[in-house]
Amino acid sequence: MPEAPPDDRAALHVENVDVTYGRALSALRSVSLTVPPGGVVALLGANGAGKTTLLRAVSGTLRLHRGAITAGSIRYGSTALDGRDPVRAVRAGVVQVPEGRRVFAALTVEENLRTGGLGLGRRRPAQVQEARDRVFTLFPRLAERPRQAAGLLSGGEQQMLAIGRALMAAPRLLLLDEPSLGLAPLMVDRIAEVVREINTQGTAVLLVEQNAGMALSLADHAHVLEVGETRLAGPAAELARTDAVRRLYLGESADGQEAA
Ligand SMILES: Nc1ncnc2c1ncn2[C@@H]1O[C@H](COP(=O)(O)OP(=O)(O)OP(=O)(O)O)[C@@H](O)[C@H]1O
Repeated sequence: MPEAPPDDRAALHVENVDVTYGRALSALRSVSLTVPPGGVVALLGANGAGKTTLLRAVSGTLRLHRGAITAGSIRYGSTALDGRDPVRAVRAGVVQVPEGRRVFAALTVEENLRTGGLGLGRRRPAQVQEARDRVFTLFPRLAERPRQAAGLLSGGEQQMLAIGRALMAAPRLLLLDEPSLGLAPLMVDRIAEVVREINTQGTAVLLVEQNAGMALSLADHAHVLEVGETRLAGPAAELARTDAVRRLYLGESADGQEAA
């Protein structure tokens, strides 16, 4: 039976999910969240809170890291996601951009992009061309250097390429892990603009970010994880006004000033 095409109105539902690494290390406990179709949801939290783990559970890459979902469920539209099958997630329209801009350094920009649709099976050349045109329109800096080795790109350009490669799979839901990490402020602004543009074009986004200011400015809803559990959740604009988020994640002191 041919597979159903990805559903444009699908929502991601993570319900009471527990994740364990190896035999004992509990990384998430009873975490729930929803990303509505076309929505942007931010996931904040300190190092080790479990943000990347949640993205891995959704994208099906958890097993590659010796992790497993031990309770709860994840659904994207009508597709059940079990943390163990990245191809199933990609075919349903869910694609992750991993932390650390993992591009293939020895391959060119164009070759890296070509790896982006793998897992989707055979696609019409016109579909691939359309996806590539979209990436090059979004990232003119990549369009200017299609034959440059990815390892010679700047950090910001590599992040663009990592996002571009994910877009080659025409995702309905993009999972972004720390896209601003290690980038200069101007580049962070550019990445934020791009995320907004991708979302405006209809792709939902689940965004993990240490840069809480950026994440909250982009997101409709946000969740704060603390040591594997949800500490706060709600509309992004409301969370940005809470004392805890202002102090711990936006770098403000108790009197509302920016901390030195
Ligand atoms: N492959 C793994 N094997 C064992 N433990 C792991 C593995 N990956 C992550 N962990 C542990 O799971 C917990 C959650 O890690 P995770 O990377 O999800 O956090 P994070 O919020 O994304 O942190 P960061 O902001 O530092 O990336 C941590 O205690 C981490 O040490």
